[in-house]
Amino acid sequence: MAEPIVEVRNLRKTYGPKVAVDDVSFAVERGEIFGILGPNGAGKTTTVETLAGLRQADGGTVRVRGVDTQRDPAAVRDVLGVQLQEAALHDKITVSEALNLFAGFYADPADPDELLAMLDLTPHADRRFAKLSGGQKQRLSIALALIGNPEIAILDELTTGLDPQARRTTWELVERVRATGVTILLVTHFMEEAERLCDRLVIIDAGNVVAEGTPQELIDGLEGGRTVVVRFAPQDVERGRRELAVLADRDAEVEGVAPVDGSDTEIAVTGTRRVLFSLVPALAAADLVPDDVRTVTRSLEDVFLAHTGRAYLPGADDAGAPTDTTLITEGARS
Ligand SMILES: Nc1ncnc2c1ncn2[C@@H]1O[C@H](COP(=O)(O)OP(=O)(O)OP(=O)(O)O)[C@@H](O)[C@H]1O
Repeated sequence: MAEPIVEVRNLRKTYGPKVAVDDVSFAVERGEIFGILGPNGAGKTTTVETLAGLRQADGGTVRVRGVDTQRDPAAVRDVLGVQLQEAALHDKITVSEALNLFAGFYADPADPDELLAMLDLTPHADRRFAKLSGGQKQRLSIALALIGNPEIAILDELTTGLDPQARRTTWELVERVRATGVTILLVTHFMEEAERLCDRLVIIDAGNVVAEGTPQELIDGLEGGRTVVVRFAPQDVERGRRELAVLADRDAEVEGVAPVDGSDTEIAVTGTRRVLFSLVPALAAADLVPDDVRTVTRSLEDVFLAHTGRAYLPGADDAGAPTDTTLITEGARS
């Protein structure tokens, strides 16, 4: 396999008594979108700032294209494009002025007009920073991270504070950037974002890597445990609940039965991988024909739960409503 473009080994970083990064290792291959996913305070920003040579590590090594960034941060300055978490630009500067200003810092910058076009900013080129929407500011911050023609772009909490539509647009742009050959290191606390965008990722919690792989590998690697949601016609719900409770008592494959939050007609049945084999014959024997039966799709949230024993609570500013899955699994487990 080719040498990884980024390699972090046993990274440790403390701030006084606070251990921000305890022991983090991962390797990023050229051309991939690699995610660093974890709740607020997990140590994600500290990890990428250290790998960019912006902070001094207390232990471990960080290499970008084989260069130790702690020893020689200047050597990777033109290789890395770092997107600032909050763009620190003057209110009056226009989009195009900002890009041209930053272009001047590099020996071989990207073409500002091409970047504007790629990030759908051309119509806003003459707009002042203060007048941009949240999504436009984020797109400008991506453009600024790319202006030096970097091989690797670090995008930190790119879509925090954006509405769902702007978030989806930004995801498409990230894919567009990757298609140009840039390797992307994506820092995020949004599970859905990581699942949708990342080729591979690490999940970080309290300064440690708890899981690593492709989103699908991590989900497929979850042991046992399935949740099936059964929806009954209103007149059958009571009898359905009784029959399923009886089933849970007598059948080892069925572990729990609980109403689904926010629904009068759905019941979540949790159990082993074989729970469906028990459920369907029991419904048939009671002549209860459900309106719908669906298996709950497992997600990275379940991976986090499996590895940490805690539900994933990304942070107070998480704009996304809880997913269907969250509601059902919580209902079924309570
Ligand atoms: N300069 C600092 N001095 C002291 N503690 C810090 C400093 N920067 C970060 N920390 C602490 O280190 C821990 C890790 O912070 P870090 O910002 O790396 O996490 P994060 O996963 O990026 O979270 P967030 O998304 O909230 O930025 C947190 O507990 C944070 O409060």
